[in-house]
Amino acid sequence: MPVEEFVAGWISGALGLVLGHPFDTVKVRLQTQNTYRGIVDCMVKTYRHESLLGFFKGMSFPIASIAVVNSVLFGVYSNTLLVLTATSHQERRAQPPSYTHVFIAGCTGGFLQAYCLAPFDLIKVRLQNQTEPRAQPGSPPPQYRGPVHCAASIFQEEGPRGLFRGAWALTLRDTPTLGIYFATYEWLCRQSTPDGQNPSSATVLVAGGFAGITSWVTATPLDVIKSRMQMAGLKQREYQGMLDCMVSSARQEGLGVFFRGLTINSARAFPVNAVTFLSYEYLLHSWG
Ligand SMILES: C[N+](C)(C)CCCC[C@H](N)C(=O)O
Repeated sequence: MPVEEFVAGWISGALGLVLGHPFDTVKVRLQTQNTYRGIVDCMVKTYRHESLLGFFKGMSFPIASIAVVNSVLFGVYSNTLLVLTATSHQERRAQPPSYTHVFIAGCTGGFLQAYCLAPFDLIKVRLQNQTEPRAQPGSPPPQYRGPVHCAASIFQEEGPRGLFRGAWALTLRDTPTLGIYFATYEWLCRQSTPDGQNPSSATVLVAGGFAGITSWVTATPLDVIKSRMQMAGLKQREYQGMLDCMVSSARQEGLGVFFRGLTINSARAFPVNAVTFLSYEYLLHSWG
């Protein structure tokens, strides 16, 4: 099994992640807290209250976990295509796989990465939602002191299954939308590249960016539900399940709730995924 895809997936994912984390924090806060009037208000309040560091809360864990998550995504994607079409990454420009195969391989990668991602994503969301400024004398300490403490507290208070809160919503969010992700990327690359040639860097950037946006736009409704289920059991109310979470969120806040974070998700998705695909293609290309 070719391993380069796993390594390239890891490095490219990490680059994209750092770039996108500040957007991600604003998104998570808008989705789960009702104290902000919008993106700008959330950014201003976060900055005033917590300084620039506030935007980078909860980042260390995703950086560590992206090694697993993105390498599973890209590695499984590429190896599934290898099984389906008997072509390696290098041969795929000459013999392009069908969009159905690309979609199936993307869904497979998405499904498997969701399980690796679930506990890391939960911890990230819990830490991002701590709005207390960094330790100040006299102020009460935040509930979680850091990722390890957060994981240990969830384990103790909510049991091992607690670490997988929201995992179902996450799997449903990621399986089809990562199929869409790779299919959009392939389609856009092929639109502007002569047959059999490698896409130019500019094409890869634009195709990666739009693949990210398309995938996030379709993923946003379940992203909101996922984040809410992950926060449940803490300050927020408990939900009976995913359906209950959907119905009660829609009843209380209207259908618009399913699009919370859409603008910021899209703004984040372009640079993150442009950089992810560019570095992925570049690394695989330079390794021959
Ligand atoms: C499937 N879903 C839309 C959720 C994610 C797709 C893009 C993944 C990328 N690492 C990013 O963070 O943007």
